[in-house]
Amino acid sequence: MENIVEVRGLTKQFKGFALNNLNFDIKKGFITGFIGANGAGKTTTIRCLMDLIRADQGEIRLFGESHKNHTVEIKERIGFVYDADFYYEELTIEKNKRILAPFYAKWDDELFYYYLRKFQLNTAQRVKHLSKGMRMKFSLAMALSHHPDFIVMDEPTAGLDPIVRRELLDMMQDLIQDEEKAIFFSTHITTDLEKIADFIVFIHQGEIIFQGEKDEFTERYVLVKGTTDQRTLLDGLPVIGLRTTDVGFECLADTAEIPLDHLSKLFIEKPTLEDIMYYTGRREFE
Ligand SMILES: Nc1ncnc2c1ncn2[C@@H]1O[C@H](COP(=O)(O)OP(=O)(O)OP(=O)(O)O)[C@@H](O)[C@H]1O
Repeated sequence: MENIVEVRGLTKQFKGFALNNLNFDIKKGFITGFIGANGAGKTTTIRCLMDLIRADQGEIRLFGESHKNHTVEIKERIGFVYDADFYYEELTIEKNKRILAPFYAKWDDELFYYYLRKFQLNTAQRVKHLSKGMRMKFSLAMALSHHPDFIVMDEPTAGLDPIVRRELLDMMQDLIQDEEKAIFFSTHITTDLEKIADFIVFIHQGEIIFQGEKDEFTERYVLVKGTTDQRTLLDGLPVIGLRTTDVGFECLADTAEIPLDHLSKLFIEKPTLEDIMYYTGRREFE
């Protein structure tokens, strides 16, 4: 499997927060979901990938090159779905396109108008009058119309109604069909990832906790439940996010740290992505 992106030792320090020595890859031909709680560092990481902010340390390679020497060529090959603030709010869709399209050598007007028709967007409409879903579609049309090899989206499905969201997910799957592109997107909507992601990168408090195949991720963890009397069976085990209920307890266990036979007397379930995020997030309260 070929890597479209390789991140090595990425470190970025802000007052009170740091991306700490991140290492991960994004594979060509696949959809990679980027998950983590609010403030975990997703947008900061994406901004480093896009060279919108400078990392303090580390190396980011896109298509085998670094921004330092090849930023123009790299950006030509990326379709970045910006949040709406990037566009000229007072101007129409058509005028925004006229200003931004010349930056891309492979800009394809025909494709742009195809997406506008598909998304039922009107070229004469001012960006400031677009609804949230329409903005996302406009941003997507702009990002896809220069034939990018790598598509990066920061929370593209947030705030979209279920129909538009489903359309967007279907589109992502269509785009990846030729196996030449890669998609990387952050989201809090873990069910979207359950539907379409092949790989997961999970960031927690500025550190990568997991990167790899989605199924490997969900299979690595188990949800553990037991009665109050059984609570002592957990003694000495590094379980995650232990939660006491009226009748017993629930927690998550990483089978890389706790072999399953240690939990054989307890009730075990397969967790969802959301379960893994929830219990991992509870770590701080323990
Ligand atoms: N320019 C900046 N200066 C100082 N701190 C910053 C800056 N940008 C981000 N941060 C801090 O970095 C941390 C991570 O923010 P980031 O936006 O990357 O998180 P996120 O995972 O995208 O969160 P969310 O899911 O809420 O969008 C936060 O504590 C934020 O306050």
